[in-house]
Amino acid sequence: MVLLHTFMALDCAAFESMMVAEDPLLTLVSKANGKAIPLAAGFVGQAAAREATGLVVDTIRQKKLADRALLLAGPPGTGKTALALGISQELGSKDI
Ligand SMILES: Nc1ncnc2c1ncn2[C@@H]1O[C@H](COP(=O)(O)OP(=O)(O)OP(=O)(O)O)[C@@H](O)[C@H]1O
Repeated sequence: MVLLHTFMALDCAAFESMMVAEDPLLTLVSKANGKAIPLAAGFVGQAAAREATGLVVDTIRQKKLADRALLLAGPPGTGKTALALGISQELGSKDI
């Protein structure tokens, strides 16, 4: 099993202006360049974590991450569950 650690440092500046999403995360990164969109679907900051998550989604789509586990590690309330929901929505039920 391979564990990918995404360390999510609390981005205080982003949290000061945070808008909590009513719906789960819909957009992880820009489809054009793989960079995190500063504010997307109510998700703010955590650019490195979102970009890493986007790479994971691409790797899963390429069928290179089968039978592996992804570990999201970070302080409470920093968006681990939101990113997991985003991955789920990006991939849809066929790829999970
Ligand atoms: N960067 C962010 N931008 C906007 N909302 C965020 C962000 N990070 C977390 N949230 C919101 O904060 C709340 C808690 O986030 P979430 O449950 O994903 O955190 P978690 O890391 O899984 O927490 P825990 O470790 O306690 O389970 C959710 O409503 C989520 O949408």
